[in-house]
Amino acid sequence: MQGNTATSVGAYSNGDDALKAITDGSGKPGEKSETRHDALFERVSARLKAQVGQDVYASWFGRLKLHSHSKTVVRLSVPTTFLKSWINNRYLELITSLFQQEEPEIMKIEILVRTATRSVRAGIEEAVAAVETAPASQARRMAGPQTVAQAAAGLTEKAQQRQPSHGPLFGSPLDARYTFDTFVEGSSNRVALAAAKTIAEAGASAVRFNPLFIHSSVGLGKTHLLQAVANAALASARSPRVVYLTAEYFMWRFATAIRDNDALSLKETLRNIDLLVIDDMQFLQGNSIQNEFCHLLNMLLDSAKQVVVAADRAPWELESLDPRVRSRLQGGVAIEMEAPAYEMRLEILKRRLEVARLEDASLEIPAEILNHVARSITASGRELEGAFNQLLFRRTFEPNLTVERVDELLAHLVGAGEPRRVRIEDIQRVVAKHYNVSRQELVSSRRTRVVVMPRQIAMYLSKTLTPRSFPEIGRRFGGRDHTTVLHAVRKIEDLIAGDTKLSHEIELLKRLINE
Ligand SMILES: Nc1ncnc2c1ncn2[C@@H]1O[C@H](COP(=O)(O)OP(=O)(O)OP(=O)(O)O)[C@@H](O)[C@H]1O
Repeated sequence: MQGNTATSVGAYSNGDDALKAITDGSGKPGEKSETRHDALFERVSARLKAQVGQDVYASWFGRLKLHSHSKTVVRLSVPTTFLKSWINNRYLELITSLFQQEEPEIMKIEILVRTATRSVRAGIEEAVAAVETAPASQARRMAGPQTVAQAAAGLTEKAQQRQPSHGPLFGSPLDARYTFDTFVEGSSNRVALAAAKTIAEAGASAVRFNPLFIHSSVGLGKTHLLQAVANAALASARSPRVVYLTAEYFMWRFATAIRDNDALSLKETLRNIDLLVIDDMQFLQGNSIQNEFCHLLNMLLDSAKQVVVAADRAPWELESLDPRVRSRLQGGVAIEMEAPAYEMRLEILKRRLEVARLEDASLEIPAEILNHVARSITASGRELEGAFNQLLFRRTFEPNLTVERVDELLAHLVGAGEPRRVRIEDIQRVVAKHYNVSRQELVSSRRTRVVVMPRQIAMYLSKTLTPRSFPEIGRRFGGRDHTTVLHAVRKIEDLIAGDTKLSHEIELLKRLINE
């Protein structure tokens, strides 16, 4: 953290701030208070470094400067909006308490963004720092599970291709690698990809489906696709105003705005956007926040602005959501993405290899190994990336990896997306045998008592023992509607609660299925 005397006002956009910086503290301009404030800043910096550790400190606070200091308010500055929100989000409390330990009159710490032009290099350094120090889930959001060098390479390449003059208005950071070009198409995501491209190219006025709701189980590319929509829309000639947010960021942003009496200006900003992209919708919580979200959604949809949402389940399954929000989300089109087939998995691995070769042209992974990984890692894009990174890493020490060795190395990833590795077919087979009906009858349209109950039990077990969604289960049971599955699951849950015999029978079936 470098000290910045209050006299270097040229970097600040706000003249009042600069003036205050000179005349702060005792109310008199002069070297004395500057030196005292610099010394205070240095002491707090040292304590912060001791608390968070050298690495985290260098990543997040290396470019933090003292901006100004009044009796009760200390203003610090950073070069980018992203750094500001990151520090505000995660470290503001800590920094405030460190300042207060030094000077108890201090009430508030504010983080400002310096107006200096942001270099591409700064963006890369920041992304790299973020990947190195962020917790796994956050780092994934920003750079995916690629190596840090790859993340930087991706950004450099992108920056060379185009240096957008504008980004999203505000919100969670966009990963420049998440584009339509890097998104591998397959039968499991074709419809979702086509819808996403149409929106990015045409905008809301030309599109009939609004909101677009993409859902899938974890790691199947929702974030990648949503960010590709935002990145492509931003690069388009229409120059729409785009906001990409995770639901968690939305909650945090609104909560801070309400706390700072700034909700009106936040709403004003959101009112003027053309495209709202919201990820991880399942995490939206809290009555007042949902209320705000509902207003925003209504306002955007009613004025024909496009909204794109992703979640780990369909809109009708988002039971924690306010019914008004749920109903508005159901008013558009919901598209599910499924697990990638073998060809698609292989293509994802090949693309990863191409990117890695940009860094190291001598890199070779034999086709036999890639095919084998694509065959064994069936769960999701995320596990595939994890597997690929393992291969890259191991290659350095073990240049001649065999298929057997790869199996050992990746054992923890095989079947990782489906922890119980139970298939719906297995459930149908076991339930059919137990109740002495055929599997065909279970998936048929027959509605006789003898088959209805076993079918409902099989649906219930499919929901509880596999990560499959209601519509997916419905499709596996003779193309039934998701509401039929929902009804079956609720009915069996109710019955189990009051019927010990049935509850034991279901436990027995679970054991048989897991055998
Ligand atoms: N079709 C695809 N083409 C290329 N990469 C993909 C594809 N699907 C997934 N991936 C990669 O797999 C990783 C996980 O994808 P992503 O984070 O988008 O999944 P997600 O569905 O948002 O997961 P979660 O539900 O956990 O948020 C990403 O690095 C992404 O680039």
